[in-house]
Amino acid sequence: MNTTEVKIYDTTLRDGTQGEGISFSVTDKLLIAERLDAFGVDYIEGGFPGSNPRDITFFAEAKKLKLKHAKLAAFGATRRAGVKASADAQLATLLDSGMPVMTIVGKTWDLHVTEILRTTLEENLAMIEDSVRYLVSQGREVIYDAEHFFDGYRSDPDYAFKTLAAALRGGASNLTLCDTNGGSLVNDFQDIVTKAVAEFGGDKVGVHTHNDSGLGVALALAGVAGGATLVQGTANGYGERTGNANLITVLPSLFLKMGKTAHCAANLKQLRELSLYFDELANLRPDTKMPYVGASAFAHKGGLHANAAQKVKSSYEHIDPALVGNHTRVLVSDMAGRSSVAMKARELGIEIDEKGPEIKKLIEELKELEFTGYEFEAADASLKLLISGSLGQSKSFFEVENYRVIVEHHGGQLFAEATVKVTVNGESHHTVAEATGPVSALDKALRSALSAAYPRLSEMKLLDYKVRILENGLGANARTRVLIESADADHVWGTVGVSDNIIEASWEALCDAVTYKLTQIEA
Ligand SMILES: CC(=O)SCCNC(=O)CCNC(=O)[C@H](O)C(C)(C)COP(=O)(O)OP(=O)(O)OC[C@H]1O[C@@H](n2cnc3c(N)ncnc32)[C@H](O)[C@@H]1OP(=O)(O)O
Ligand SMILES: CC(=O)C(=O)O
Repeated sequence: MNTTEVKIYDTTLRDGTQGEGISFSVTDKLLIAERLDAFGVDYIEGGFPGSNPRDITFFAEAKKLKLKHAKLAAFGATRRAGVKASADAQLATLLDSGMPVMTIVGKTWDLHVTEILRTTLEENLAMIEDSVRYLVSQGREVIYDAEHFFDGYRSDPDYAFKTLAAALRGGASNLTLCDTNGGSLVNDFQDIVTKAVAEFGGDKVGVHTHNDSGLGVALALAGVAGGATLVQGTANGYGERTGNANLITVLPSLFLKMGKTAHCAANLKQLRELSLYFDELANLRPDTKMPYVGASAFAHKGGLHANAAQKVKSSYEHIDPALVGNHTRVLVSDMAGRSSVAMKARELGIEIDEKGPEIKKLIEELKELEFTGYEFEAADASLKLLISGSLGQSKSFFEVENYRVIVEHHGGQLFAEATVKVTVNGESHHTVAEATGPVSALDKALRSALSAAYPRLSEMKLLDYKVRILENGLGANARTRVLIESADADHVWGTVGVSDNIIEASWEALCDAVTYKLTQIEA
């Protein structure tokens, strides 16, 4: 292994699932293992077979996976005190997993040895060495996770090193120093890693960090700067308490900024997609602010930023977003200037002269709308309609004559009935539709009224509906902003409506959603 190469050890399927709200089925775990392998991580820790039947089943199924590069690791602890390693039930379960790599956690911190395990310091060293030696004798690669290494080192550095030496004597391929409680600060952490590297060799030292001080990623990088050559972490930082080092942030920092490389470095462009895939399986909303890959990671809102980024991209972007599969976005708001509006228009497929009179009028209109409660950041489709309208390029697909919606509570059930009358090409269409909620009833009635003229509207559906009450304190008279997300097979688009009345705000966002789809059909 050359000095710039780092091994990437993913523990999403074990430590990641120790995070609150994270649970993967066996099928999810198998899909994730295959995806991580395709991405190119070196180790995939699949679970704790001594813990639960799900992980045992996972390993039974995982044996059938045809992984291209990654080694699957099963996780467990050192033998119990006073029990021979060969007679320890939990080590037997680990071996039964049939995995080529066994990662075992052992105690470093004297406090944990005497107060938690309630054994002697000598017996703990024997537990570590015996357990590693036994698993190695069974033909497995053993990675030793030194639990609470940093707290242990601060309490008794000699003893902390003795635990690592015991694992090494047993035959461990790697000594991973764990900041189990996540409380370390960067300089002290790096200093301790550097000492361990000097004692045991960088090729033997790894780091496993947690985010309890908001430094999970920083500590992992400090570990590598201190000479460690294996990094443990999880996708999107899932994990116990505040999570583990987020590999989605660690990897680009290592490869693009620290001159390190790893097998997966060639696939860095898949990073955003990988992060979204994990959130999808974990059933979590992607964090738009996630460094490198989040939707906001390269989103420019300030007009001055957009102006500069247009001239020299790197002036407000720390890397080229394409390197991690992300892209630049321009957000248009009341902080926009000519450059942001022109860039945004271009992104939406509309050319506008940055120095011309139209843009001035458009910016004034935008700022006035934002002042009255509109927000276009999540409503690109409404923004596109607004820009084309302002440039005199919009087309009227239908005119609304009237609409009405009633909500009735009847026999313990709620019904909504909407009536919509529209004119298309001079012809009036009048429809009625029912649904459980008023917005859904209006949506059905509107699309049904337009269906004869525009049958392809059946391709679209409403995905999400969000309401925000503006001007806090005004109670029922406050203005309401509605954001609607719609989709067809190829696109997702957002529209916005604002009114003193929630139904009118919803209707406005609905009409924009339908009009946008019609413009796409015509394009
Ligand atoms: C830092 C980490 O993330 S380590 C991984 C933590 N992950 C988990 O705990 C999730 C999976 N855990 C489990 O399913 C269960 O806790 C099990 C199956 C591992 C153990 O369950 P139980 O046998 O019922 O024990 P319980 O969880 O109450 O307590 C842990 C026992 O393991 C012992 N133990 C803890 N760490 C170690 C170790 N490194 N080596 C040996 N024994 C250990 C403790 O001393 C305690 O035994 P004791 O009460 O006799 O002293
Ligand atoms: C092993 C592990 O997960 C830890 O010490 O945090």
